[in-house]
Amino acid sequence: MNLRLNSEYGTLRAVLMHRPGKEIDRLTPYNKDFLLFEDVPYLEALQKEHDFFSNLIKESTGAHVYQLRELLIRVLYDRELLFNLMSQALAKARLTHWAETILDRYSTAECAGLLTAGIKIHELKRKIPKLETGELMDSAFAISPCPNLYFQRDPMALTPGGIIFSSMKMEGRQREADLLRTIFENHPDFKDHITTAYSPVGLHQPPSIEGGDVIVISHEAIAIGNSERTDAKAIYAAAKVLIAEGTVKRVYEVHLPEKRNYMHLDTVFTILDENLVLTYPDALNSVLQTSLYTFKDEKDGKVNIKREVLQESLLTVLEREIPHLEILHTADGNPDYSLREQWFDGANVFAIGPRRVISYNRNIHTNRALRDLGVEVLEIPSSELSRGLGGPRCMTMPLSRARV
Ligand SMILES: NC(=[NH2+])NCCC[C@H](N)C(=O)O
Repeated sequence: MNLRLNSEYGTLRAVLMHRPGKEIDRLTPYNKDFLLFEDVPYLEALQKEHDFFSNLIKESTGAHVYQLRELLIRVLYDRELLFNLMSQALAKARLTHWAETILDRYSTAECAGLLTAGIKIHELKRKIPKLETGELMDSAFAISPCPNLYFQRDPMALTPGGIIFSSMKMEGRQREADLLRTIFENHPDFKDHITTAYSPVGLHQPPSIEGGDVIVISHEAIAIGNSERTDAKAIYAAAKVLIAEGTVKRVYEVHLPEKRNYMHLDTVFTILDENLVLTYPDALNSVLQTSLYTFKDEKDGKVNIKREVLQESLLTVLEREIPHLEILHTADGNPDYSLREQWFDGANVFAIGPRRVISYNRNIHTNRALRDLGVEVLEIPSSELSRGLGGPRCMTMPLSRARV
């Protein structure tokens, strides 16, 4: 498997997902905003919806669906990796000195659970009664939970030039990126097949970049949202390494308004075929400004890139990049319905092949407009999944697609 992707819609062959688990039950009305949820989901129903989604992917494409938990347990058998991740996870609560004791008392699979669902002081004390907890409150987290882990799109991004490992803006999500990087750099199925295009490792206070902001436009062009979650500095750094690598020739920086329902570029548009884009009405025309990074020169073995601020809308840019571009607006452009459906990620469908998409069932007007255009729409239930404010594209990390 060559871990590069040259389209958003080539027939899916392998994808990574995470079946939500106990980390969801950690959400309360008090911590949900900090943990980036709109509400407190009902785990059992959420899992059923997620299972429906992953089964539908398997049945409709025959693609291999990797489960994060299984990959994680496999790499955690390496005690050093486990120790490092556990120490990092305990660092926020200043409890890194507990890492060794925890590794001695919990199995590898249990440790994977701790790293994803977090653990509270009183839960640790039940298992390790001798733990010196001093003044710590029983109800405090020794390790915080990762409820956004089922949004597998964000902790990294595959591009035609290799992988961008994310550095997450929100503190509550950084461990997700650490887990994914550890898996892809160490799991026997992947470690020899990755080209790292951009990695924040070793950088002091790295600028943030999240996978939901990265969209492959063509074999040689990608767009990255300059958004609530992704900083200009990270886009510049990623553009530089990608352009130096040579496959990607153009990196578009797309400025998004810092609003919750525009949090990533993929909340605004997705690409469904070689010439079909689904977007929130007018977003491509009015809201977005773009800059373009390209190769400038090479001096002393170092590639320099140049940045131009484009005087044209993203629509014009896409029209140039995608011949015969067809644009479909969510809810067919109806202002009230598209506003409602944008809130539930109407533009964020997951393409499993050219003009074949998986979409939330609740976005009825968008689904109808897609079908009217001849797109095959497979629907998934969404009452609980949507409470995390992410859609089908956000929940998937495609690892292999047929080349287009
Ligand atoms: N690629 C995306 N649009 N991801 C959506 C992520 C939603 C998640 N609750 C967050 O706020 O971070």
